[in-house]
Amino acid sequence: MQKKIEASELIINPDGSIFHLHLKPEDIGRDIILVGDPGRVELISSLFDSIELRKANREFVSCTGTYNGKRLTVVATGIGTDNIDIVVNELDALVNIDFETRTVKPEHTQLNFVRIGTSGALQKDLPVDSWLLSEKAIGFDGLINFYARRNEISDLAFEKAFTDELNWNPLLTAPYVVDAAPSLLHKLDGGKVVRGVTISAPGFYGPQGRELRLDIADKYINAKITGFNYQDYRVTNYEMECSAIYGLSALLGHQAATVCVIIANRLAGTATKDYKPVMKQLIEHVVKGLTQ
Ligand SMILES: O=P(O)(O)O[C@H]1O[C@H](CO)[C@@H](O)[C@H]1O
Ligand SMILES: O=c1cc[nH]c(=O)[nH]1
Repeated sequence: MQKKIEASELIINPDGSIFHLHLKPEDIGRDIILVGDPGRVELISSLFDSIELRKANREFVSCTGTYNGKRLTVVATGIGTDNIDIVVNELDALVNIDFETRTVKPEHTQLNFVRIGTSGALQKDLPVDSWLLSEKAIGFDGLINFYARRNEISDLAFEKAFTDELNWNPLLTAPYVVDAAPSLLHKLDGGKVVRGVTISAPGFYGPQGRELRLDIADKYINAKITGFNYQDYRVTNYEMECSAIYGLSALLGHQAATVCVIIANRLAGTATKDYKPVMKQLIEHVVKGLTQ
């Protein structure tokens, strides 16, 4: 018999929606765009042919509608992999757990997650306003280490080469490395897209090697990351969510990819003047790719 998931483990609101997202099982499509910035939900949904619903609770703003006749859901995650733990687990629960019986459904439903974000480049040849599609994500955040089977979904050889090269500080959480879904990478290719390997950091400043008034523990960490090479892969950029989206999707049986606008080049010391027009072009590229 299927194990019943207790009320404390899966919190369902009085209206039948899930605890943080305030969405009900019937509210979401199978193709889901994740964005950090809640304001980006409006930008994406302004392209939809029709809007079915809008919901908002805390930073978790969402919208379901159609584009090119296909149902799409957009969810704002806010910043950080801790929020991704909430968003991906709750979206998975909406399709794979029966809210009446509180048991896992016998039939698994697969979701496609595409994150559209902003990011900082770690290579000279990736200028601001370019687009970066993450073939692999490296998690500096540690989230996936809390789950069983983490070694089954992490590229352990890459992980070892990376931690050896960086002389990994044992005070930091162990990094994990997860691939994007090839089918989604294929759909998102084209236009200005460049492929790369993305680090998701548990902070914008110290964890990405930025020094304002505080010194960082390892002054050379970004130089070592930029110089790292493994089987023709180089590390291209920093952001703050991709690794957890890839890791949880791999563990839960979903597909995931991330594409970002580069808004800062850390080597050149440059930042975008206004990334909004480029973000709009990238959004159009993604919704077209997802609905073709
Ligand atoms: O623009 P979003 O999607 O929020 O992505 C990036 O921007 C935020 C930091 O400024 C982090 O969430 C980072 O991942
Ligand atoms: O440098 C950057 C730019 C955007 N988002 C990040 O997390 N880092």
